[in-house]
Amino acid sequence: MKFSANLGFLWTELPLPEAIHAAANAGFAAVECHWPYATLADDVRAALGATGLRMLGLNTSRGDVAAGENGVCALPDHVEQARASIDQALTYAAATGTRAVHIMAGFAAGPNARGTFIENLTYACDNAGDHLILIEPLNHFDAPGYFLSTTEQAEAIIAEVGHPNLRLMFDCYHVQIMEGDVSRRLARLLPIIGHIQIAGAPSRGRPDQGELNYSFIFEELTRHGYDLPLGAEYRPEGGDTCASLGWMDTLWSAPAG
Ligand SMILES: O=C(O)C(=O)[C@@H](O)CO
Ligand SMILES: [Mg+2]
Repeated sequence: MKFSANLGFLWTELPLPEAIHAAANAGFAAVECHWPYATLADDVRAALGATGLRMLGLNTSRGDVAAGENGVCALPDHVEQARASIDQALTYAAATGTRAVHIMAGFAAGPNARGTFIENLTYACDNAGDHLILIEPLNHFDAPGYFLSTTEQAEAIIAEVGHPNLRLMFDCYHVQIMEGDVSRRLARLLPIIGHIQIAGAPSRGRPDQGELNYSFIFEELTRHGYDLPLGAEYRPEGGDTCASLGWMDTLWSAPAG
């Protein structure tokens, strides 16, 4: 199993290029981030080039954070901002060789929100080139009122958009909280999954703590032939990422031979 360091949660005390170097030194196979826009894409590309790591994903902007926005792409009265956030994310992804862009839906509900999200996702896919477009259900406790909260809802939207670039970001932590049955759900949804993330549940601490048995999940994923890096998107205790990394050895030892 390979892992991707989510630099939205790991090494957050470091500037993004330095965090990329820290992830490489710690043995991660890739990195991913949340909102890299305050950092010059050239600086991120240089750090990726120097370390040989790929950036697997970044998010469209949250919008007006002070006003409590968490993405705008399902907000019927924000279509212009949504398209601008998609353009910004795709431009940054192109400049840094980032694999996927996660389209943040925002706080919204109802048929108009769904229709707006589908139109914006279609726009994103039509302009994505080689990049994957991801959507991610978030749990009701961390993101109450967020438009997308279950894999069932995401699966229906992916089918309706019907574009090969559009995939599910399966965050085991959110799925465990909202729906459970994680390993069976993972296996069934693998054909539409574009990225998998991990964290302990329900705390969002390190993956070797809490109610999810990741050793088992890793074995299952390996059995299904899944070999892409899993995104380590957890909050290290006390903010000390290096001290939190023991799980990388204890949860997974590569099969012999
Ligand atoms: O919160 C998560 O889980 C994520 O993966 C973020 O990208 C969304 O904010
Ligand atoms: Mg996630």
